[in-house]
This record gives sequence, C-alpha cells and structure tokens, in this order.
Amino acid sequence: MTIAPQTEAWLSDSWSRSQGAGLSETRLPQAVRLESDALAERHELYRKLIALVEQHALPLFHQLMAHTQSRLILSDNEGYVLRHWGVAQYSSKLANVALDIGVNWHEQHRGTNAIGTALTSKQAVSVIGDQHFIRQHRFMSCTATPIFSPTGEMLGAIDITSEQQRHSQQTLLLIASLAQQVETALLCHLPGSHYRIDLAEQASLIASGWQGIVVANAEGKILGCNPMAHKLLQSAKVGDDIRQYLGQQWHRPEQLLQHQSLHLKTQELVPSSRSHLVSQQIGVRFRDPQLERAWQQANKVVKRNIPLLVCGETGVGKEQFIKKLHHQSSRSQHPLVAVNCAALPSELVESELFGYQGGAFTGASRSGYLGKIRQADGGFLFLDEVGEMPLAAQARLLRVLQEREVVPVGSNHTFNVDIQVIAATHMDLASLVEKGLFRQDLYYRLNGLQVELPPLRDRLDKARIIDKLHKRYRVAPQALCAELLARLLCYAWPGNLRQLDNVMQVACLLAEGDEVLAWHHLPDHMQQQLRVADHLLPIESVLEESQSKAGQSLNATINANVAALYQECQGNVSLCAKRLGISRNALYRKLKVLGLK
Ligand SMILES: Nc1ncnc2c1ncn2[C@@H]1O[C@H](COP(=O)(O)OP(=O)(O)OP(=O)(O)O)[C@@H](O)[C@H]1O
Repeated sequence: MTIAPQTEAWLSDSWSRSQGAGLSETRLPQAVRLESDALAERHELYRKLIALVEQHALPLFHQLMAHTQSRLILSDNEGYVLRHWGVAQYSSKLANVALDIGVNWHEQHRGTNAIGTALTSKQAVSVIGDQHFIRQHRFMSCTATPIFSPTGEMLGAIDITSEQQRHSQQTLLLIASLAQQVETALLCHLPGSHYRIDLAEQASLIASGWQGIVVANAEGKILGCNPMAHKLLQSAKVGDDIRQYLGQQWHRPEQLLQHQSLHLKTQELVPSSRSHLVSQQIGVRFRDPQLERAWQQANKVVKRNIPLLVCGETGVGKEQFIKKLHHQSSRSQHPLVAVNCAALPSELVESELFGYQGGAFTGASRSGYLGKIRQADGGFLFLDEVGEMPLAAQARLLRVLQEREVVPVGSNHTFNVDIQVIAATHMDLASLVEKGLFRQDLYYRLNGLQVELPPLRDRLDKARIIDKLHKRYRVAPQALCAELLARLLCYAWPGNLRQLDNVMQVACLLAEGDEVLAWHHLPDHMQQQLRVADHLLPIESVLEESQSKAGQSLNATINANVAALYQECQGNVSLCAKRLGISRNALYRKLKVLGLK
C-alpha cells in the first residue's frame, strides 16, 4: 500500500481515493478530455461564471502573481478545466501533464490534486509538490477552493498552480479571497437585486473583504446573504424585510451607519449588476434545440469529410455557422474559401474554381491564378448561394467534386486536392431539382448531410440572442426594459438575425448613456417595422395562448419570460403587467394557464 507523504487525514484519504479509482503513482493517466463541441457547450453554460472570474478575480491575481510562474485555473463542478490565465510559458509545461482546457481534473481521473481534492472535500486545499498522487504532477504546487452560488450549490473550483518552489502559504489566503470576490459578485447578480449592504461588528472591517454582505431588492426584502452576514444576522432569511435587522435608516446610501452592535454601509447596485437585466430574467444559457442538433450533426460529418448542405432563410446565420464549424474543426489551420455562386458567371466558373496558367486566355494575368479550390486545399470550400448557380456551371462543379483533382485552365498538370465541401442556400434545392433548375446528381453530391437552421421567430433562445446583441452593442452598463424585450420576442423577424442585429445596434447607439434600453429608443421606422400587422404577434393574443404563426416555440419563450418577470416582481401583478405593457386581466389569465395563480 502506498503511503501519503504526510500523515494529515485529508491527504491520506485523498490518496486512498486515488488508489481506489485504479490510478497508479508511476503512470500518467490518460486524459479525460471533452470534444470541442461539448467544450463549447460548457463554455456557454459557464459564461457568466467565467466572466465574473475575469472581472473580479483575475485583476488581483495579476497584481500579486504576475511575476511568478503561476496560472489561475477555473474548473466546473465536475472538474473540467474551463479556462486558465497567467504566464503563457508555464502553460505549455502544464499542458504536458494535461492541465489544459477541456481536461477533467477530478481526483478520480488525476489522483490527489488541488482542483479534484477541493471539489471532493468541498473546501480549500493546497497540494504541494510530493503531495500529488501521480509522480509526474509533483513538479507543481496547487491551491484551490470551491466556488459556491448564493444558494449553496457548488459551481466549480478556482485554483492557482505554480512551480513547486514558488508556492507560498499565502496562496491559500489569496485563493480564498479570489473565490470570495466571485461569490460576492454572484450574490449581487441575484434577480431583483437593488441594494448591497456591507456589515461588520467593527467599522474598520466594513471594507476588509471579510465583512458580511446582504443583497436586497428595491423594497428592502432580503434576496441573499454571504456566510458572514448569516453569522451576523443569525436568523435572517430570504424574503425577510431588512428593516427587521438593521432598523429604518438602513438605506441611507454611502454613509457609515450603526444599528445596535453592527456597522453598516448601503450602496445602490449599478444596473450592470442588477437582475432586471434580461440575462438574469430568462434562461440565457439555453440554446435552441433545433440549432443545437444541427450543430452536433454538422460537426460529426465534417470530421468524416462528408459534404454538408446548410439550409435556412436569408439572415439566419448560415455563413456564421459555417465559419464557426471551420474554426472548431481539425482543418482550422487551413483556409475557409468562400465562393459566391450567385455572382459567378458560368463562363468564369472554370477559371475561378480551377485556376489558370499564366497567359492561358486573353485577359488572363501573366502570373496565372491558383483558383478557389486549390486555395482551399486542406481546408473548407464554402459554396454560398449554391441554388443560384447557373446550370452550365453546375456540370463543371460536379466534375471537380467527383474527381477531387484540378487541372488549371491552359495547363496539362493535374493537382490533387483535399477539401471539405460545404454548400449553403436559402432555396429549396429538392424543388429546384423537380423543376429541372438544379442538377439532381450535384444535389446528391452536395447533400451528404443536410441541416436546416431555424428562422429566428421559431428559436427558443431568442431571449439569449437579444441579450447577447444588447451586451455587444451597448456602450456602458445598461438594462433592457421588459416591455421592449416582450415586443422583440413577439415580432416575427422576416430578416432573421441580420435584422435583429441591425435593430439592436441602432437602438443601443440611440440609447447611449441611458440606464435602460427601451421601446422609445427605436427610431420611428423601426417602431413601424416592428408594428407591421403581418409581422407582429400581438402581445395580448400571444399571452392568451392564441395560435400564433410561430406556434408553440414562441409561446414557450413568452411563458419563460412572463414567469421570470412575475417572479422578479415578487408576485406584484400590477407591476408585472405594467412592465409587460399588458392589462392586469390578460396577465391574470396567463398566470392561471402557467399555474402561477
Ligand atoms: N449567432 C448569431 N448571433 C447573433 N447575430 C448573428 C448570428 N449569426 C449571424 N448573425 C447576424 O446575422 C447576419 C447574417 O448572418 P449570415 O450572413 O451568417 O446569414 P446567412 O444565413 O448566411 O444569410 P444569407 O442567406 O442572406 O447569406 C450577420 O451579419 C450577423 O450580423
């Protein structure tokens, strides 16, 4: 039996668990690594946590550790590394032992190590050099602590990893402080948060980083407390009125007050950390299932080099989808070459695709031209608007795709090419084939797998996209008014993402400097556009479960929005109806249908 180098109980327990998992001290275990699509999904899921770590923990880490060979690492609650920051040089050394993004560092897979052991023991730990179970890990020292949500759910772990000799005992204190910063930020992002109250028994501790923190809504109801505030206020519960504990004067902003034995200071939270931001109202982590399925399938066929056909209305994001697919693929180091088939005259198809030798025809350049297909060698050839390609050109394209070899115009040399072919169209190719406007053989050749990207009006993650675009274009922290959100959700978006992108960009520009982005910020022509009867699904009728054009999916989005807003308004029907821009009666009927009344 292997004996842990120290007798501390936590360490020998962890070594026993490592052995129990079938690991051997002398063998570097195979890395358990997420596939790129699963990793992208996890990044999306933990987007908010990653952003809070970057905002609240990273600056202090840089300040104190920038000169050391150290990295700050964030894992999720299963032990998968989500991100790391710090000295780049050291990163490649860690990558050699698989301390890398997407790899699982749970004890069960990597033996005793700070991330895995902190997650298992649910407390901060330092694992120094020889304390690592696996011999190859012993060149480093790691200190990690779990991060908890305001409701006590373990979200992941934050870790500092250094060269063994550079790790000091202070690191444990630092990591606890970094985790605390992130947990406080999570607390201040609770839905409905309006006030933050810092508490301490001694005035000098009020900004020490170890003070109690309570977050309350605009009416002074407690939404959450950090562990120190729980200790100081003892029986305080979510929903209690803060006056019960801190008296009537509690919300005099920015003044140091005293109530009985407690010192307190209240600050109003800035909109960016308040919950009436859309991101906290609705399940922004959620991705549309139809799109998700298309994404998963597309990734699989691209790995096997099977031709992919991406369909969808104009502006649904086909090109962006393909760019992302290329970026995630094993061909990402090679080019993505796009050919706009609609703009390609049939007489130029040959030279544009195959290239030509210098002086091959009148007007040809002296140096010749490589052609799109050879430019794409090793990478992706993206045939955009393939449905609009002239018939004559289709025959030539078919030959290239079949033979996978290219003879440039005017040359007798044959060049083999290795390309992944992806075509996109907003047209119904099968019906073009029926009408004799598209070659059947080319259709089959392009259609190894066909994926359909959903129109925006049918997407269940519309709220997430609105939130994303709002964050992209707003110039300063700014909330999104619920009424505007409801209207954006109800619109049928004939121009899809392109149209929404444009609306958000202009609205943010016009709302520059305002705390809340609202309907009145939209220019008149956009208000009119969004009101056009054909494209507007009236809020009231949607709320009353009428059969809208967009059907069930739209209703599901609206339902989620109404439920979240109702919760945020703490069950206040008048307030919720006002923010939705509908009558109280309409809201009552809706709440009844949702089982909330
Ligand atoms: N995932 C996305 N999130 C937000 N906006 C997006 C997304 N994808 C695309 N867009 C926006 O929509 C616009 C149109 O995207 P894209 O060109 O990929 O669509 P398309 O389906 O290829 O359009 P078309 O059929 O007209 O060529 C982009 O310029 C961008 O502004």
